[in-house]
Amino acid sequence: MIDPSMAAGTIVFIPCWESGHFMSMIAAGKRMLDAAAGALSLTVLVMRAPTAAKASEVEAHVRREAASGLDIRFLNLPAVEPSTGGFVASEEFNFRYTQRHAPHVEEAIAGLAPTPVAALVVDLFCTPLLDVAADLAAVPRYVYFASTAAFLALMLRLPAFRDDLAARLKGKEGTAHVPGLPAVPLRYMPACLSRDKIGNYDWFADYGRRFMDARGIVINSSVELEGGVLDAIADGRCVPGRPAPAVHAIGPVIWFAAREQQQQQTHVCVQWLDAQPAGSVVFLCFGSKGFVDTAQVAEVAAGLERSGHRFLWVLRGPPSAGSSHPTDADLDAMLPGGFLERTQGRGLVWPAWAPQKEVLAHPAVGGFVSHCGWNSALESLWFGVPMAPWPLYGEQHLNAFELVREMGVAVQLKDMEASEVGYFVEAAELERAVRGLMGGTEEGRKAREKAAEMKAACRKTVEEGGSSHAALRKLMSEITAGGGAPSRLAV
Ligand SMILES: O=c1ccn([C@@H]2O[C@H](COP(=O)(O)OP(=O)(O)O[C@H]3O[C@H](CO)[C@@H](O)[C@H](O)[C@H]3O)[C@@H](O)[C@H]2O)c(=O)[nH]1
Repeated sequence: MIDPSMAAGTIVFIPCWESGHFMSMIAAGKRMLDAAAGALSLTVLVMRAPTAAKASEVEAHVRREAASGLDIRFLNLPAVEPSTGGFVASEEFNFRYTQRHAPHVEEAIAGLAPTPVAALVVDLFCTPLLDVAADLAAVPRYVYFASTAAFLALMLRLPAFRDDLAARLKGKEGTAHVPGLPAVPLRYMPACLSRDKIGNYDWFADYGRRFMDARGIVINSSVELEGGVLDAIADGRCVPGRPAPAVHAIGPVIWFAAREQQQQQTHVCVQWLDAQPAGSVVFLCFGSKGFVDTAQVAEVAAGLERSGHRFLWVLRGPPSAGSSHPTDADLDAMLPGGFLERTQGRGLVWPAWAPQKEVLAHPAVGGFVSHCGWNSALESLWFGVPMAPWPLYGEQHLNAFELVREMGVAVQLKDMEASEVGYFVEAAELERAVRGLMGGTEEGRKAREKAAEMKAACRKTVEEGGSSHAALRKLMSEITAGGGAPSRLAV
């Protein structure tokens, strides 16, 4: 292990406290460290999450990483008060809460001396911290974007697009234009923009505006995954009249904690999979926050039972007070009577956090019903597993559109364009999708082929000679060259 103080400089990361963002950013940091080959270290400034549940999740991630022996220094920032008298899951809350960390970030950065800061990289939701440390004006600043290029294109375009999109989404009919994609039916627009929350547009538009202030945007995507959209961003089609932002597509980056991975090989879920035939199991998991209510659980149970397929279902309980994160499920209370007995031997319902990557890597898994968080989608493609998208919140509907319509690696779970009942999935819909996904339809077989192709492409792109590998090299030489053009911020 290299002593961080011996490296020529350090890259300072400021991740957001949401697991899907935090883990993705650390994975990107590891990749950057690797490419720097000892020339740079990584310092992660850890904000205390606004709720106890989220804070303990972040602590667990940090503990795992700190034990991994990599050249990463984690510095905990002092806690700040929630700005509006308590945690409120809103963009406004996130923005103001993050902004209150600015003095602590400046202190932490000053404390790094004499180690020079080579670059500052902030999560997409931490842009209020992009312009800290005025005395480090020459330090290049980057945004790390843990989601798709399509969502980035939309956010970049949002300032100009706001009223139009807001008006259309109220009607919910028709299509929207995301640069680089074919017309997107409005029902596939991100849920974070579609619930008549007009205030949300302004916050998202503001984030989009701030991205333009950074020297570049590092994104967890690749030319192979989203070439058309990346071209559209590079052509300046998102923010006409201004120089196009520099986008470094270095993905897929996937978070593997070395020690954790070894432990997970003996996890109950993995042991159960060991006893199942190759490609026979459908896996259902809904990310770090996904949770469905009892009525929906009953439909899923019935759909799985009727499909006749083997399944591994990660079922979580409702979030505890003050948290948006699910708790461990009480299976007897949540599942329909007799379900576990009737499906014994061909199904496993797991009530807690599961080792998702090890599950997706397992040869027994043949399909993934996913909420389409971008990390989950990338992990699925990394292991060549076709998907059936069940988007729940955030930008996941737009991700589902790309996975089904653009990449062809997923089968439609629900006809969202025709849906009038929100995203409630009936047993028959799940049964049909699972049968198709597991190879029972032409659509499912094609998705399987495409997922296998994408697996090869994802691996190739991060190797020597691949486009993501080249993008990472370019980014790192920009950072190590130092003293180059700073961000466009006038700090
Ligand atoms: O039981 C579980 C559940 C999740 N995971 C892991 O947790 C991560 C979840 O990430 P993701 O699939 O991206 O879902 P979210 O946690 O919901 O991620 C948030 O962040 C993503 C990246 O910006 C967005 O795409 C999502 O919409 C947003 O909800 C993945 O690495 C999973 O492997 C597990 O290991 N076990």
